Amino acid sequence: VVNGEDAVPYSWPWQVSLQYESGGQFHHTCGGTLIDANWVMTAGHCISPSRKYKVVLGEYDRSKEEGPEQHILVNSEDIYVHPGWNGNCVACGDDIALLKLSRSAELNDKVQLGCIPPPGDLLPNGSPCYISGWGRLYTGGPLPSILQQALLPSVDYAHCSQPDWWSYTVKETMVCAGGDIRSGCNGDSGGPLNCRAADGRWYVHGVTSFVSAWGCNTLKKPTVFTRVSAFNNWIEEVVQVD
Ligand SMILES: CC(C)C[C@H](NC(=O)C(F)(F)F)C(=O)N[N@@+](C)(CC(=O)Nc1ccc(C(C)C)cc1)Cc1ccccc1
Repeated sequence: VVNGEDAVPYSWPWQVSLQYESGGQFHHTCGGTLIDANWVMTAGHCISPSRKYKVVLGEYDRSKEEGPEQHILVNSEDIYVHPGWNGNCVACGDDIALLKLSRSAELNDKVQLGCIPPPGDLLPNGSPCYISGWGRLYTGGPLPSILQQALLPSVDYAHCSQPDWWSYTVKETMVCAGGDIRSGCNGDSGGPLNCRAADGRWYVHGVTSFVSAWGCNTLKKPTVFTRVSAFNNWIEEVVQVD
């Protein structure tokens, strides 16, 4: 997250750290959202077939074990990347995946479920949303230890698809947010875009997908998220049938 701030500890209790094993150690690669005691939602581009993954729930400072962390392995046969995802066509969308946990998460005040918006739900332009994650603090910069957040006002499709914004790259199955000096960055991928509804609840409207290759916080190139409310049926199908 570029130009964000330290999140209040455990204030995004559905935020997970998705980590893969390399050289006998696990490394943070993406964010994710706990949507069910057994399921984490992340981005399709976070998944590489040959890797071994675990999710860390109740994480805050990645540099130390503080107590509330739950480390849960994910079996490769329990990873469901959206069938439409194509790593050679990020602009095509469908950048979403579901991971079934090898054991149920233990829900408590620091580990909670994120709410999925109703099908087709669209954010009015300028809705106040927060991105959260352990992604780079600036383009090419370091990964923070402490969970970061930034207020990113949503940008509706009409604005986001303007020629000098994302033009044809952005699709209606995506959500844009930001576009000024604040943005997501590598390592925030797969994490949530948290937006507050009139009922006072936070809904996860987006899965962090991409930012400009010219720089994470490039003006008029807001962070682009997979629009969760375009995938309710697929999510239900995978979470039920498994
Ligand atoms: C792996 C890709 C598919 C998505 C990756 N996502 C992220 O970093 C995210 F923002 F989600 F945390 C990304 O944007 N990667 N970049 C490499 C940028 C990138 O790949 N962006 C991009 C933009 C558009 C498109 C398509 C839609 C034309 C593809 C990739 C990050 C970056 C940003 C600034 C400077 C250097 C690197």
